[in-house]
Amino acid sequence: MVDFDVGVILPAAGSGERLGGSTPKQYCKILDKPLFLHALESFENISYVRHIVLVVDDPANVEALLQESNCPKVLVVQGETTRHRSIRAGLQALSKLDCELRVVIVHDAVRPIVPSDLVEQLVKAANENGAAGSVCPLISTVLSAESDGSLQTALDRKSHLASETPQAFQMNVLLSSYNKCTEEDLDCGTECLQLALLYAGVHARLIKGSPNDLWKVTLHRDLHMATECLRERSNSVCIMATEDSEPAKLLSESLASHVQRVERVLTSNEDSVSRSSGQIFNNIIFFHASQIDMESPLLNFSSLFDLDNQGLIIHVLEQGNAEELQTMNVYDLQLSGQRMARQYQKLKKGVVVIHCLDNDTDSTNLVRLVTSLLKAHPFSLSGQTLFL
Ligand SMILES: C[C@](O)(CO)[C@H](O)COP(=O)(O)O
Repeated sequence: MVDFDVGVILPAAGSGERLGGSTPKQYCKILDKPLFLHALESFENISYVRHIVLVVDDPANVEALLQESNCPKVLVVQGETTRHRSIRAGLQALSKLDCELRVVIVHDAVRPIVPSDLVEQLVKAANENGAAGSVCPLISTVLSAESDGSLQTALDRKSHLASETPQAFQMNVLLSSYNKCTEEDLDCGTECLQLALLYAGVHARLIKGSPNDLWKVTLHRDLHMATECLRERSNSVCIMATEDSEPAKLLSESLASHVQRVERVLTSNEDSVSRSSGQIFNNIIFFHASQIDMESPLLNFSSLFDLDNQGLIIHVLEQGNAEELQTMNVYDLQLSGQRMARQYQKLKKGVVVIHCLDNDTDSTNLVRLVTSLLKAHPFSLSGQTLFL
């Protein structure tokens, strides 16, 4: 437990040169939010975090972007020309606030995943030791080069680590490090832990994090990874099916490692949700043993919908009655799927209907299809009727 107040500095004033394009990476939209907002909201949700300083290039623009989000702890501050100068500006703003912050966290706003258990370990370690940083094993060996570009030497990969954020510092350690450091440090340095070592004599404790969580958006390809990872993490899935539905069982097992939460609600009657746990979900998958009335508004299930988050309603017709389907017009089927999609758009839900055309449909294909649908933008395939 952390029983003292903690401040957070989120540097977000960079120009994002390595990513390219005209929009600095912190403003790129990921799942309908500017990238910086994902990390910011995670810190907003940590109870012992009292204030968050977001250091940006254009405070008026960011204030406008923040208007519709619920971020009561945030203070937006003008950034400067380099990383260290911006962090120092954030620290000065934090130190002027009317409260005693024992520990300050520094976290890059372009690292959208903030593991709360690691943050707590870092805060405790910094409180005891003065500073703590998160680290990951090196993925590639690091070389140093001669001035002519030829190899000088290769570092031993086992004895070096990649520095990541979040990092945590006692407030007075970070303040005195920035007060004492040189103009050269402020212009060329990249590592706060090094300032704490050089100017406060603190050997930061290094805490290993997971490379799956600790990465920052630097290159264009990272934007795709951020979208995929954040969507997987935010997805919760309710699977409604009868007990004997093997594909539903298989799907729920395989989704467990891909989404934040999956629950199978057993139904004896498709109109009933009496066995639901009371949790809400942004995605709902209905397994139907026979034809469904696609015009029905599904209101019986509205208590399951998480209306704050976008998601999908997927109808799977498990043993689609092929003969019955053959007599139906595919065009009409498609139209009723589209009508249902329009109906649910206001609830932030896309709708996809999957017909498994015969009893031998390979369940693994269904699992693959549903897994890809859940990773896509919920409205990108909404209204589609698919046949497996
Ligand atoms: C971990 C870090 O290298 C500083 O310690 C940091 O992530 C650097 O980020 P930047 O992209 O170079 O600002």
